[in-house]
Amino acid sequence: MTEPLLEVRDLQKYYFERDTFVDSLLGRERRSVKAVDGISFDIQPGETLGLVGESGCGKSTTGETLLRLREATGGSVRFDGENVFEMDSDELKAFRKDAQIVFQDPFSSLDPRMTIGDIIAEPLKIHGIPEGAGDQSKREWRRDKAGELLERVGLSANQLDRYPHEFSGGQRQRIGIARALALEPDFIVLDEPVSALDVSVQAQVLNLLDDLQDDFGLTYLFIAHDLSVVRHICDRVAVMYLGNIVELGPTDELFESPKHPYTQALLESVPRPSTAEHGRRVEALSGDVPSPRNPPSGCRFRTRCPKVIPPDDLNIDQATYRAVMDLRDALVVGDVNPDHIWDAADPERVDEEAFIAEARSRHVDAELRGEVAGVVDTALGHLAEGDEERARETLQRRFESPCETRRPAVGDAPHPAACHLFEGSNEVTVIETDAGAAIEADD
Ligand SMILES: Nc1ncnc2c1ncn2[C@@H]1O[C@H](COP(=O)(O)OP(=O)(O)OP(=O)(O)O)[C@@H](O)[C@H]1O
Repeated sequence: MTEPLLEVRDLQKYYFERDTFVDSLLGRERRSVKAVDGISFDIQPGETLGLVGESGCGKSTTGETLLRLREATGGSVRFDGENVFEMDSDELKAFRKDAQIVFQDPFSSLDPRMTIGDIIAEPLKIHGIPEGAGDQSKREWRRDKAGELLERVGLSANQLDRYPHEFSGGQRQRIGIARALALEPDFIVLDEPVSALDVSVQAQVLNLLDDLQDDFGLTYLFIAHDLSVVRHICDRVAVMYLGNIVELGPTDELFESPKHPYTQALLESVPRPSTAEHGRRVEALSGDVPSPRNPPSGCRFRTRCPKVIPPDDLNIDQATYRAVMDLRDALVVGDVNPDHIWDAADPERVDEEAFIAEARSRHVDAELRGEVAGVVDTALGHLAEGDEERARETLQRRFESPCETRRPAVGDAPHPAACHLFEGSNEVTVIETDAGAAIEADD
């Protein structure tokens, strides 16, 4: 196997939010947004790696941080064997020639006051290309080069003196691509390059990117939120969820036999070709993506996972366990309001059984029986008494999942999935033990 062009190891990017006045008065710690939290992958020369996931999972941050457009808070990136984060200014300048980015929005990424010719030639000017020759001939050389690039992306060299607003969305994206090609890079981060375009135009731009890759021997990181877009252009796909990579594999394999419950859910939400389901988005997952300010312990997907693993010694079916975990999560994030439950159940606030029945009907989407019903009712009893902490602890003690105490990461198999369901294989490595998950106190 050839050496990877890009090697990303444990890349981490936290954004630190500015302290408010009250925060500094109270000496509170700065809050961080864990946008990218320890991801690793390689990209081989000439390969296209897709990076997909829902909005906010950290895709753009990954692309921008590995290009050093943002400063990483941890990890390393090697490009052609060189550590990008340790490059001095000359090395960084050379890297900035070799590695480019195309942004999603062709409407805001081009300076409206510049002509297309100047936009495409600008990177050449910044890098002092061509060397030697007088100013006049340099300008002419750059203009010729911009014209050639414009032709290469399917526009015409006699459009060089026009302005961005004179072009359609698809044409502007072609201009953005021409600009990225000006310095003859080896690697391009394509950050949702077709998401803002009409479906009919998307295919044309994707075909162009494919052709350019063949002609110039380019390597791509292709960022998208929609799996269907990456299917035809990517060799391998990495799926991201809340700052982590949850699965990484060859494109066809990932589409035909997705391993991670999150990938499976994402694939189910891709519109199907059959008439009945055409255009329908299957809502495969309950709940919203948690905040990267305070991500769940252990596996970050566990708060929405339809396959979250119950404790070994608990006899419970999967749907009921998910329903109980949803109640737990709702209690943790403060989504259960005892006052509202009392108001509906018994405004006098004495009938605890009525409270429990009302709480169950609002917050537990399953029929509960036996031990499970007993523990849930005990917890809801604590809630009725105003002791939310004890309610949470009661549920945690009996229902704690292995998914919440240890964090999985993709292993070194050819198609790894970061899921405890694959423990014992090289698909997954457990990278962290979250302390403090166990509860000491007796109920
Ligand atoms: N400058 C910033 N300061 C603070 N938080 C940020 C900043 N930029 C991004 N974030 C947060 O980091 C997380 C990851 O954002 P990012 O844009 O990388 O995700 P994404 O997957 O590319 O989403 P999208 O497709 O919506 O762009 C989000 O929660 C976002 O709100």
